[in-house]
Amino acid sequence: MSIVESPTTPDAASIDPFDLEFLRDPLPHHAALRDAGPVVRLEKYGVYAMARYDEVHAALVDWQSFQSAAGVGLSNFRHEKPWRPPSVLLEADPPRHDGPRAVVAPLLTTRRLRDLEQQWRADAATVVDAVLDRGEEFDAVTDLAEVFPLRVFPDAVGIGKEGRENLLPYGDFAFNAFGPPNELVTSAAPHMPPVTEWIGRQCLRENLTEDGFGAQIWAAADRGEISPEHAPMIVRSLLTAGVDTTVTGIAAIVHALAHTPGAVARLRRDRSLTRTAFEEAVRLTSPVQTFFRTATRDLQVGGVDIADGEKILMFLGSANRDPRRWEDPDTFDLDRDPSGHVAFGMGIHQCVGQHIARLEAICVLDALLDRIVDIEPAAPEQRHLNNTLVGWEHMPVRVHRG
Ligand code: HEM
Ligand SMILES: O=C(O)c1ccc(-n2ccnc2)cc1
Repeated sequence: MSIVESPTTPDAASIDPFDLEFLRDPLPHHAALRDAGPVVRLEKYGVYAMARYDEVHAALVDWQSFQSAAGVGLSNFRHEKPWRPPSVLLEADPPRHDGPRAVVAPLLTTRRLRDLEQQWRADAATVVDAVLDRGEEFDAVTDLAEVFPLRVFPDAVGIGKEGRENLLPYGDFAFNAFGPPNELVTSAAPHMPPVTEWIGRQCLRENLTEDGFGAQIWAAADRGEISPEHAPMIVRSLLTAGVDTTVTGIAAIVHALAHTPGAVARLRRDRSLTRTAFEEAVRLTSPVQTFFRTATRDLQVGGVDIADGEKILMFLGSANRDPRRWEDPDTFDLDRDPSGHVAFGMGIHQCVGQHIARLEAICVLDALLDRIVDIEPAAPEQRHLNNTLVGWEHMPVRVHRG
């Protein structure tokens, strides 16, 4: 008698996490990977998958055994040439990682961002007013989530006004490039040279305003805290990560409110919950779904042998919905304590931009809560497909102004 695989529980070893069908609806595949064991070898790419919270968390905090310097994408820098010079933050381990991290982290703390908060709250009010002036139905992605980050972040970095339409496509390509050269990469690659060239130019000292994050990174080079050739690379990191991720962060909180009856009313009654609401939203919809690590020695995880040099794919989004760690994991719950989620990673590489992402989302959220009493889906949403990020192309919503 042949064993009939039900379509929703494919054999985990044959799962392709970069197949478009997987990317369109990853949840059943995450469950299959979690249930198959603490570590699963994915045959198609010859890499190891970790989809449970405990193993992902353990790998994130053990940079000595699970390195980033061989690349945090599928490509293994031990054998392959990176498509661009490796990031001195994301794709570096200590000690090479230490200087850049010590320069960037202090620039992006909640205290340093207080100078920006008043302006960002005013910008959020302007953007939300403009959207609501056009009526009670709008697209939460194209009218809001994509508009606000592009309005505030490039100015905060200090880049020029021209060509900012390159930022989303560049970030989208960079996040696709962490995966295999599938059609998401090959369809965009021919258009990238002028975009990559524009990004490179924005990182040069002469093209940065004197009051932005970019200038502060160059000033650190002047002080000898980082080498001059690393300054533009660090600015490039901020430009790469700074927009596409926060677009999903904002869309994720709007999505959670639209699909959770009573959430808007609860937050209007208790604004102290807005930070929890953002953390719970990115736990539920982790904008960055996966990153790789490379084993630095022969390891054994959950009884599975992983040889030195092997690639390990950490499923952050899956870990954040692991029922072994989270009660009722698929529910947006404002009474949950979401701390410990791995949407921003954990350990020495934990996201330095998380306070920016959080502040952007809370500014937009508060502007909405000041103006609406409820929100609901207005039409089916459309997913945005990317090898690393989740997000939406469109999210039609209807609001009630009270
Ligand atoms: C919702 C938005 C965001 C999410 C979900 C996110 C997620 C992450 C994750 C998971 C990591 C860890 C990577 C690893 O362990 O390999 C990370 C690192 C990083 N993030 Fe973000 N990020 C977001 C926004 C941002 C923004 C806005 C910036 C820049 C302003 C940024 C800059 C960075 C940098 C430079 C690193 C590398 C840190 C290091 O290696 O020491 N991120 N982010
Ligand atoms: O240096 C780079 O290329 C680079 C650095 C950081 C990210 N990132 C991802 C999530 N938050 C930040 C992406 C790319």
